[in-house]
Amino acid sequence: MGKSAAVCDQKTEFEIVRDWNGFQQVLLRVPSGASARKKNESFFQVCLYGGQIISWRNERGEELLFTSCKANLKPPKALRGGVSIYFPQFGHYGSLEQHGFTRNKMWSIDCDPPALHPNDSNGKACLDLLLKPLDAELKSWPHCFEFRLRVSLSMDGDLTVISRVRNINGKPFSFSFAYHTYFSVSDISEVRVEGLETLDYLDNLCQENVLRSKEMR
Ligand SMILES: O=P(O)(O)OC[C@H]1O[C@@H](O)[C@H](O)[C@@H](O)[C@@H]1O
Repeated sequence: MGKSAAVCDQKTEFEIVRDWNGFQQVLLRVPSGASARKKNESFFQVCLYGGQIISWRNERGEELLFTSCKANLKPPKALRGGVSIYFPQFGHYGSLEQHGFTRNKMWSIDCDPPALHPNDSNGKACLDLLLKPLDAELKSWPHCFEFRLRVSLSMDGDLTVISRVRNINGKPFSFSFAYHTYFSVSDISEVRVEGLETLDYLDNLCQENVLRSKEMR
């Protein structure tokens, strides 16, 4: 089914498909490179359940995200794979279930999102999603918010994710959020994470789970 979304600087065509559970997924394709030949295209696929990005392919057809073939979406459990959106809590650092609740909610397509700075959008095809809590959900986390998620893809196949959280009633609240990304890698022994050397961190594998500083390493 071809639909068009309100997008950054042009109309972008996207398709809505359903997985075997009947959950809607949005597929957005972008012709790549200057020639924009049809056979060269990158795309991403987002499941409206959880607002989860479950596939991101470059113009060579390579999948950049990992989802195990053993992973099944069985709500209320979230699917392990792709990019999960965690909000309003990361991990167990709060009173809610691990990683908060947004990964277990149905998001909607936002056809009229508030504008972003042009630098964040120009030349990209975008999909805007929106999550608003239902009244019943406010019992577990009594804060009025709107969460907007923009997923965009450039002609070079670069994926950008932007989150915007709006406080609806002006009463202050605090939150944390995360993009929990499962990358597809061909050889895990070759993977390095750089640029974190000077930061303090929490080690989830450590029983005490205390803040560790670089002096402790
Ligand atoms: O297992 P969940 O709740 O889907 O969370 C995903 C992962 O979240 C990470 O933060 C934890 O370190 C992992 O142990 C966990 O598997």
